[in-house]
Amino acid sequence: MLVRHGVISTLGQLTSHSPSSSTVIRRQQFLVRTLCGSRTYLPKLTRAMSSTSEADAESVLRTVTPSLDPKRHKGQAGKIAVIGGCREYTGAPYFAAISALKIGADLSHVFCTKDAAPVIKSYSPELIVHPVLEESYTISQFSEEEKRKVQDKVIGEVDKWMERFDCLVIGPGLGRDPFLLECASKIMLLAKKFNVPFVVDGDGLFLVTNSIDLVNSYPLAVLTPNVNEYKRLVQRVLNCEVDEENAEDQLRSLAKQIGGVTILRKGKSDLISNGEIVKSVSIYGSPRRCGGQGDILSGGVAVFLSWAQQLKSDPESPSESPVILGCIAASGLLRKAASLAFTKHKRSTLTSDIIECLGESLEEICPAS
Ligand SMILES: NC(=O)C1=CN([C@@H]2O[C@H](COP(=O)(O)OP(=O)(O)OC[C@H]3O[C@@H](n4cnc5c(N)ncnc54)[C@H](O)[C@@H]3O)[C@@H](O)[C@H]2O)[C@@H](O)CC1
Ligand SMILES: Nc1ncnc2c1ncn2[C@@H]1O[C@H](COP(=O)(O)OP(=O)(O)OP(=O)(O)O)[C@@H](O)[C@H]1O
Ligand SMILES: [Mg+2]
Repeated sequence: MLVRHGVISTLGQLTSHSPSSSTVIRRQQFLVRTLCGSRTYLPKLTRAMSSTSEADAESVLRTVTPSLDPKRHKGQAGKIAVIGGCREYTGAPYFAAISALKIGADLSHVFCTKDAAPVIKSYSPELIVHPVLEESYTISQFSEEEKRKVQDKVIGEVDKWMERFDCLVIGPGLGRDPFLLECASKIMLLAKKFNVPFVVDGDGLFLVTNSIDLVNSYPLAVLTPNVNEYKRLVQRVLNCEVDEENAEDQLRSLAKQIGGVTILRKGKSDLISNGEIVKSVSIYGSPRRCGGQGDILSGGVAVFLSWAQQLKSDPESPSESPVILGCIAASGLLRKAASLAFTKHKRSTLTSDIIECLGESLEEICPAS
């Protein structure tokens, strides 16, 4: 039994199977639950979420965050992988991966280019960094056949690990190199094959906007567009401009049009929809718009989504899909941490300051003991 904040979870079957069989069962159950919703509900939470489109993010955070049970082993609180990091960007994948750890995941991997890897490793020894991705300039002399072999090698390196991950974050600091993006699209196909959820952010959204089939109808995909990324998605998929007057309806239509993927539209209020419901998270927040806050959010969604899927075996689990719960929790926590960092640092608040406030913010909402 796993005692949660306000929720008792039965995780017996997870520990009684071998890791691989339990992983397979967990993923299948998660997929079913995400597709169908749960039959039961947690009255307080459901009331909080259905009475208004503003989600009770603190209540969701308390529900999905697991307690620190001494019986649990390394890995059970989440294994996250970030696909991103190239010659240009090393900050974004670092922010996403370290945020996952600071929130409470056990392991955080980064799959990046060979150039980016030593830089990202030097930021933190906590991250497991795989220098496996290639950019076009490193293979410009290669024939088409040789390029295909390089691509197969890249995918093979990710494939070895895929089954172990609870969630991927694809795109922070990935860049827009065509060869890199092609590899990222193959990684998405691989994740779908293993029913591994993934969050698409940053340049991953650039890729998906131009190849919507990569995520279409995959219920375990979360898109986290910022203002520019959302505009491009709306133009490409709905063939119109962003309509602020009918923001919720338009978001619902967009998510529906992409086959029920979940979209977290970032902004003054974060809006979340899977094509059926729309929830907003408006609590806390900060007036500072320093780059990197979206990266924290993407790492956070990956962790909370992984935790929310563990609620599935709980007969009292919330009726909302784990994907929606993960988005609400991550948004609420990021906004609280940003607000706390701003009270301390004012105009000089940076993304690193917000990351430092993640633990304190979560602690205030659901204390570790
Ligand atoms: N410290 C870091 O390493 C950070 C890296 N970041 C990464 O930076 C990358 C870009 O993210 P942004 O949030 O800036 O993306 P945006 O799409 O919001 O903006 C990128 C900029 O490029 C322009 N642009 C738009 N379409 C373009 C196109 N087709 N080709 C080239 N440029 C275009 C936009 O006008 C904008 O000025 C992502 O990989 C993101 O993850 C950000 O997360 C911020 C922090
Ligand atoms: N106008 C705003 N007012 C208040 N909060 C905002 C506003 N815009 C964004 N946010 C908050 O900042 C978070 C990150 O959103 P942002 O638009 O900065 O993402 P991003 O551009 O992808 O960031 P990054 O620089 O990491 O790529 C959102 O989840 C939201 O909570
Ligand atoms: Mg971003």
